[in-house]
Amino acid sequence: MTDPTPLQNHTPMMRQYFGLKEQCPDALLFYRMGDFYELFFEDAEKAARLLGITLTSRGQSAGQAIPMAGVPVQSVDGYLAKLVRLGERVAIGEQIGEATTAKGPVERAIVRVITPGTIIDSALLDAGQEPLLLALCPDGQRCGLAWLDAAGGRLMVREVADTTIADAIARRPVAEIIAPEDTPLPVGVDPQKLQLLEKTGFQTRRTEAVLERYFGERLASFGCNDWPLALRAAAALLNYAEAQLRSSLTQVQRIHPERAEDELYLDATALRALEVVESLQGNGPTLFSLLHKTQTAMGARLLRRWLLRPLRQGPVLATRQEVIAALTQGSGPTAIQKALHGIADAERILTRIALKNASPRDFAQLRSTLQALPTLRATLEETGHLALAPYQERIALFAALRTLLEASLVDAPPMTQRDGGYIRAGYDAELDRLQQLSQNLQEVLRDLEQQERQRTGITQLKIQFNRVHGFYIEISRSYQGPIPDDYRRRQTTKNAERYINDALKVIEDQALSAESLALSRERLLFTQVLEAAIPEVPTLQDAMTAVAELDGLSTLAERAITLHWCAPQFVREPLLHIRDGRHPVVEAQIGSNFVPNDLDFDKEQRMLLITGPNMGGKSTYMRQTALIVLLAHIGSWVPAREAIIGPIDQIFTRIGAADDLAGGRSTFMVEMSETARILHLATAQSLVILDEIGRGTATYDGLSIAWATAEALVERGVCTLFATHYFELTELDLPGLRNAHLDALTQGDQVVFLHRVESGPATQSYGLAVAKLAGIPDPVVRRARQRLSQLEETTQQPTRNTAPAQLPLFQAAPHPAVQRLSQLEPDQLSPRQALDLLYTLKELAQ
Ligand SMILES: Nc1ncnc2c1ncn2[C@@H]1O[C@H](COP(=O)(O)OP(=O)(O)OP(=O)(O)O)[C@@H](O)[C@H]1O
Repeated sequence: MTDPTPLQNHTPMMRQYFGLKEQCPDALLFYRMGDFYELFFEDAEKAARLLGITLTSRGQSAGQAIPMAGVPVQSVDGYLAKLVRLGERVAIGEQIGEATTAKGPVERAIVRVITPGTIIDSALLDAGQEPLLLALCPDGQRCGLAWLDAAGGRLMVREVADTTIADAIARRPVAEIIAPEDTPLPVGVDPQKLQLLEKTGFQTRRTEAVLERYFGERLASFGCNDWPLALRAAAALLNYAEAQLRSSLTQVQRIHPERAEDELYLDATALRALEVVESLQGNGPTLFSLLHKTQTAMGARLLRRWLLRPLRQGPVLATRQEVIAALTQGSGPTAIQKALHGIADAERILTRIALKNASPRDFAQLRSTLQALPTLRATLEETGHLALAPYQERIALFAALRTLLEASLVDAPPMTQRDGGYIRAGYDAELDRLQQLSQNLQEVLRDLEQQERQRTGITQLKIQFNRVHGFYIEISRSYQGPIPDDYRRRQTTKNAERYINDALKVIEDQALSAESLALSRERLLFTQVLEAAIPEVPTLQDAMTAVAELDGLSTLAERAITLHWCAPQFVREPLLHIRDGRHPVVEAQIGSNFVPNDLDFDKEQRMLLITGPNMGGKSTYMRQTALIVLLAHIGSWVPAREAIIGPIDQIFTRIGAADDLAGGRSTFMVEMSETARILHLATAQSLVILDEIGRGTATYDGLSIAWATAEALVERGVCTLFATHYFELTELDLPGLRNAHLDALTQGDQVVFLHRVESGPATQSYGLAVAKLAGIPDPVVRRARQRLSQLEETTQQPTRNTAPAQLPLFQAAPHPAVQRLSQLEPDQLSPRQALDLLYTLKELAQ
C-alpha cells in the first residue's frame, strides 16, 4: 500500500481505493471519479511526471492531503497510449455500481489492466504495430517460448536450447515478457519488460487445465504435443493475459508451432544488418517499406511477419508463387487490390468482438468489410485463375450478419456507446418509441390530449407538465360536467383541477426516464448484435486471414510488375545463380543508374572473395544477394533477370561495425562474437556474408583471423561472400574459392566507380581518392600520398598500379633469425663464436 496510516483512519473512498490498489500494486491505478480518472499518492506523482499533467491534491484522508493527478475520461486514450509506450502498466478502476442507490462510495472494480503486451484497443494501437507478449518456460537445457499477439488473436510457440534463448527473443520485437520467478534476465532484454511470476503458473498441472479449457481435443491437431515446455509457456501466457484483460481470450483459436526445419533462419543481427524491417539510420528506407503498398493494415502486418520469418522451399512457398504468378497475368492485380480497398482492420475488430469490447464504430467497419466481400469474391471468380480458387472458398460472405449490421446500425456511428445514437431508426419499435418520447414530448402530449378530449368529450381539457408536479390533465373550473372515473386528483389550483390517469402516468414515467431508457435500450440492442456476431468470430477470422494473404500476395504481384522482378526458381541442387541481380532498396533510390550484377555458386564454387575500392559496391552486392534469397523465401519474386536457388537453411551476416557499449562489448568484440556464431552454426546450406572481418584490431591479427575464417568456411562448403580490403587474402588458394572485384576508373584526380563485379582480384586501391572525395583537406591527402610512396618503397612493393598497395603478410616482418643472419660478418667470427651463434639461431628458429 502507498500509505502507511491504518486503513480505518481513511475516508471510505480512500479505503476503497486502497483495496483496488492492492490488487495491482505494479500498475498505475486510474480511479474513475465521474468524468475523470484520478491517480493518487505515488501514482499521481509518477503520472504527473510522465504525462506532464498537474500534480495537485484532493482533500484530506487520515489528516493528510492526498497527492492527486487526473485526466478527463474523454481524452484518456492519448494518456494511456503514452504510458503504455513508456512500458508502464495501467489498471482501470471503473464505477460499476449505481451512483444513486449505493451507500458510501459507488462500487468500483478493476475492469482490466493495460500492459504493453496485452493491448487490444484501436486507440492505443498503431495499425502497423504488433505488440507481442512473450512467455518463457525454461527447464534445464531447454526453454519453451510462446508469443501472443493479443490484438490479432495469434499464439505462436517454439522450443529451443537454452543457449539460443537470447537470439529467439531478439528476432521478434516483444513488448512484454513473463517468466517463472528465478529466471535470469535473458541477454539483451530490457529489465522493465520482464515480469517474474509464481512458478506454479508454469507447472504442468495448472497449464494442462488452461489448455484443456481453451482447446480441448483440438490441441493434438496443432502439432506441438512434443513440445511440453512450449505448451506450458503458452498456457501461462493465456492465463496471464486473461488476468490483465479480465476476460477469456476467445479470439485465440489455435496454437501455431514454429519449427526450425521449416524456416530459413535469419538471426537478429542479419535482420538488422540487411535493414529488413528497420533501417540502420532510424527512418530510412527498408525492404519492408519498399513492399508496404498493401490495401489493408492486416496485409501490411502479414507481409512484415513473412519477412521476419521466411520459410524454406516447400509447398507453402510454391503456393504463394503460383498465386503471384496468376496475379501478374492479364490485367494484373489491380482489380483485386481495388476490391480489397474498403476492407477495414477486421482482424483486430474481431478480437474486440470476441472480448465484448467492440465499439459501435468497430461494427460499422465490420459492416463495410462484409459489404466489400461479394465484390472481392466476384473479382476473384472473374480472373478465372485456378490458383485463386481456394480464396473464393475461404472468403465466406456472412450475409446474415451483414444484413443485421445494415439494419441495426446508423451509417456513421459514434466511437463509444456512451451517448447513444448508434442504433438505426426503424430497427426496434420500442427504441423508436422511447426516442420519440424524449425527443417529441410536446407532440406526444398533444396527441394524448386530443385522444382524451375525444374520449371524455371535455373540450376544455389540457395536458401539461411542470418540473414540480410532473404531468397532469387540467380541467378548468368552468367545466361543470362529470369527471371520468379513471382520473385521480393530483392538485387543485384557483381556476382548475389537475388530474392524472394511468395512460398519462405511463407517459410520465417513461418521459422522465425516456432518455436513460433509450440509452439502455440501445445498449441492450447493441449487446444483442454483439452476441449474434460472437459465434461467427472463428470463421470471420479465417476469412480475414485469407483476405490478408490475398492482400500480401497481390501487393507482391504489383511490386513484381512495377519493379521488374522475376520469379525465382527453386531447385534441390546446392547452387545459387543470379543473373542481373539488383539491390531493391538502393535501386529504388537511384533508379536506372543501378548496375546489375551476376552471382554463381554451385557444388564446386562456394566462396567469392571480393576486393575493390571503398564505395565500389561490395556491400551492396553482398546485401542484394541476401535480399534476393530472403525475398524468394517469402514467396516473392526477386530483383533479377533470373534466379535459381538451391536449398538454403540460414543467412548470416557480419556487416559493418557497431559498438555495444551498453552490453559491455567493443566494436571488435561484437565483430568477433558475430564471426564466432557464424563459425559455430553455418552449414553447407547456409549463405554467409562477411564484410571486412578483422579490421578492428592490429593488421596481422585481423588478417590472420580473416584468413583462418575464410579457410574454415570454404572447408565446410558454406556459400560465402567475403569482402575484404586485405589484398593478401586474394592469394588464398583454396578449392571452391574464387576472386572477384569491383572496379573503378581514375580520370585525373577523379575516381569513377563502375559498380560492376568482375573476375579476379582488384589491382588497385583507391583509398586516397575516396578520402579526397569524402572531403579530407587537400594538404592532408597530399601528405598521405607522400607517406604511401615511402611505405611502398620500404616494403619494396613493385608499383602501386600493378599490385595491391598493402603489406604482404609474410614479407613485412623478417624473421629474427633472418635478421640476425643478415647482420653477421662471417669473417669476423672465431670458431667458438660461430658455434655459439649457431645455437642462438637454432633457438630463434624454434
Ligand atoms: N551496383 C550498383 N549500381 C549503382 N550504384 C551502386 C551499386 N552498388 C553500389 N552503388 C552505390 O555505391 C555506394 C557504395 O556502395 P557500397 O557501400 O556497397 O560500397 P563498398 O564497396 O562496400 O564500400 P566500403 O568498402 O567503403 O564499405 C552505394 O551507396 C550506392 O549508392
